[in-house]
Amino acid sequence: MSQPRITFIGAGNMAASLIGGLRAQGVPAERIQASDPGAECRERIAAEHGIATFESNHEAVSGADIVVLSVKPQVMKAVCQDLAGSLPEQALIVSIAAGISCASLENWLGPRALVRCMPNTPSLVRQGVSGLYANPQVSTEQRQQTEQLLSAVGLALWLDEEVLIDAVTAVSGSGPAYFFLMMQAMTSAGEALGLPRETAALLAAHTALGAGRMACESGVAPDELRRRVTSPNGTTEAAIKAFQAGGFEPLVEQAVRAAAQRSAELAQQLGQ
Ligand SMILES: NC(=O)C1=CN([C@@H]2O[C@H](COP(=O)(O)OP(=O)(O)OC[C@H]3O[C@@H](n4cnc5c(N)ncnc54)[C@H](O)[C@@H]3O)[C@@H](O)[C@H]2O)C=CC1
Ligand SMILES: O=C(O)[C@@H]1CCC=N1
Repeated sequence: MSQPRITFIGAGNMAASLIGGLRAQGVPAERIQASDPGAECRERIAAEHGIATFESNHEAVSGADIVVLSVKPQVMKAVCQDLAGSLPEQALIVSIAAGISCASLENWLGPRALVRCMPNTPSLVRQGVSGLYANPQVSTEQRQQTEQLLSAVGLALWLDEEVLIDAVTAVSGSGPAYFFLMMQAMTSAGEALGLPRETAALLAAHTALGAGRMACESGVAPDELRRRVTSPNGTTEAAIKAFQAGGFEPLVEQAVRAAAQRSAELAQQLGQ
């Protein structure tokens, strides 16, 4: 597969993590470029990754095989409408914006090959996971190229239906925040039991890291991993009973559904 030329429109956090991942995989700096109105942003990304940067989105997309739209959802319409006439005809468009549908992108850009994806912030440490949806115009080679792009920062999973992006957003897009909330709560609980706050925070974060690695690497299902920690009549059982008495599982479902609903609402609001 030939190495595509990739342009990032918007050089913020998510773009920086993807560019870092591509460079770490050995993608030459000459194949990557980025545009951003912020001079500081451009200087930082150019210095860190040795790539060319542009103030003008139009200049940045010239000759691109893949254009990654990595601006905030609220500015996506203006960015697309402004860029529509300058995009190379055969270029694949990859949008990482939350709540922006392929239909909206096609309204603003015209009919073309589009991949919509939802990564997450652990991409910053190459431990991300993303859901990807390709419209029918996307070729097999473009699918492989998109997979290479997203798998540079973690696991990339294809979806058959675009509507499932709302569910991905609710589970893994927003998901890091759920685990951070859990860590905060465990830290405060540990502190209430007498641990120094810093010690409690390290215990909570490293427990999350270890549990996550076991769930990803052991090939054993989480319910079995949980069973193995839970001695009959022991401490874990006491904690799990308290969680369940407080409605933990239905509460998690309610929270994840609220995020999915908000993702769908945003698509309605921002897609006009
Ligand atoms: N932060 C998160 O957890 C996740 C974010 N996303 C999506 O990623 C996208 C980017 O998010 P972040 O990197 O967190 O935001 P960010 O604010 O760090 O980056 C956006 C960049 O776009 C630039 N920008 C603004 N107007 C522009 C224009 N007209 N042309 C070119 N660049 C412009 C800004 O200067 C900024 O550097 C968003 O659409 C968001 O929905 C997706 C998954 C997770
Ligand atoms: O909270 C949000 O809307 C974005 C989408 C996924 C993570 N952050």
